[in-house]
Parts: sequence; C-alpha cells; structure tokens
Amino acid sequence: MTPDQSQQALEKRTAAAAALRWVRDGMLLSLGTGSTSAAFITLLGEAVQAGQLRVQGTATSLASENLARQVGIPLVEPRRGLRFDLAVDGADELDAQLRLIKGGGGALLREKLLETASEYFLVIADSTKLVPQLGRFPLPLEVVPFALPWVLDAVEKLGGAPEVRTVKADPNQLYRSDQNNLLVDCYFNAIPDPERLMHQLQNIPGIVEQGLFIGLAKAALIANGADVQVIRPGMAPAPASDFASLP
Ligand SMILES: O=C(CO)[C@H](O)[C@H](O)COP(=O)(O)O
Repeated sequence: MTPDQSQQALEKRTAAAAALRWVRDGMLLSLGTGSTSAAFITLLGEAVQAGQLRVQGTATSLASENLARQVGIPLVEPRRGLRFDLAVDGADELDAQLRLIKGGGGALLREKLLETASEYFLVIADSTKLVPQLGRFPLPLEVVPFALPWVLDAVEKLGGAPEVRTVKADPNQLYRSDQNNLLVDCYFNAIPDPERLMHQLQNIPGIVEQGLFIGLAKAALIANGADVQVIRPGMAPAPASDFASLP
C-alpha cells in the first residue's frame, strides 16, 4: 500500500466510525457495498456482538451479505413494505449537491433499490471522493447481456467511451453482477449536466440501472485526515462532532 492508499484506508474507517455514532438501537439498516461500507459493517458487527446495539439489516450485495453474516448482524430478506431507517454506503464520486456516481463495486442496482427504500441515505467517504464536477470516475451501467451491442452504440452517441468490465484477476473473463448482468464503465471525463445524462441513460433499453444517484442522499460524511465533515445539499459543511444525531 502506498502512503496515499493507507491514508485513504484510514479515512474510510474514520468516516465509517462517524456513521456508527448515529445508528440507534432497533434500527433497520440498508448495508452498502465496497471497502468503506465493509469498514462500517465490521464496526457495526462489533457493536452488535458487544451487546451495544440491536439492529437488523439487508445488504446491497452478496459480498456485504456474507460479511454481515460473519460479523453477526441479523439479516432481513426483501419483502413487500420493507423500508429502512437508515442506509449507509460509500460512493465513487460525489459533488457538493450530493449527486453521486456509484457502482464501482458493481452493486449499483441493489444499492439504488435499497437506498430508494430508505428514510435516510448517509454517504460515507474519504476525501478523494468529493469532486467539483462528476465524471472523472467512469460511470457504471448494469446491462442485460443481450442488449450490450446497442447499449455500447447508444453510450457512444451520448459522448461516452464505454468499456465492458472484466474480472480484475482475469481480464479475459467478463465481470458479472449479482444478477448475472454485465457492467459497462463509461468514460465521459466530465459530466456537466448529471440530471440530463441520467434521463438519457434511463431511456436506453437494456440498461437495467445506471450509476448516477441524484436526489437520494440526505447527507455525506467526508473524512479528511482525522476530521469528518458533514455535507448536505445547499448547506455549509459542518464538523460531524456538531451533531448528536443524524444531521
Ligand atoms: O458503489 C459502490 C459499490 O457498487 C461503492 O460504494 C463505491 O464503489 C465505493 O467503494 P469504496 O468504498 O471501496 O471506495
């Protein structure tokens, strides 16, 4: 790990620990995916094991579900009417208006489902994720395999450079989501109008979900060194220590 990567890992854990302070006994949680969420799930599991918290959760990926099981968080299956008190999840990029790019970990569909079904979606992230403009990170799409050629054409027409995701350890093997769909990472370099792009992508048949999350997150906890700032749309950033409960 380079010094930058270990600093980033520390910040992820700091943001996760800050989110844990706002989990209350009895809450039903949506558990995110990725390394920042894994830090949160681990800390939450420790609190559950220590008898400090009684919570239940549903995970946004099979990987997070396995981790939650390992650390002793009771899990709830999807069912009609299921709503979550709090969703905690990472992001690949976010701006000051809490527009997010998600799906770097391939879990965007379940993430969007559960975060839409949550009363409060709290993003946790290290300082590298907060950007002035979205788009440096390639925008992930979950795509039905049969639709792939047409989706690639449509993304190019929108000005993006699409790349079908492969498995890191074996670049000859296509990456599959938990739903067995393909992932396409779209390089736009800059996304000046995320709302417009989101609507354009939503109109392309075969895209099951796209990685722009707009209007979903209520707050973000951004760790910068040992400090944690709360970011909320239209409000000045404030230290997380100013808040005794969810901001
Ligand atoms: O969207 C995601 C998974 O689909 C993750 O939240 C995102 O990739 C951030 O991951 P990390 O916490 O490892 O930086």
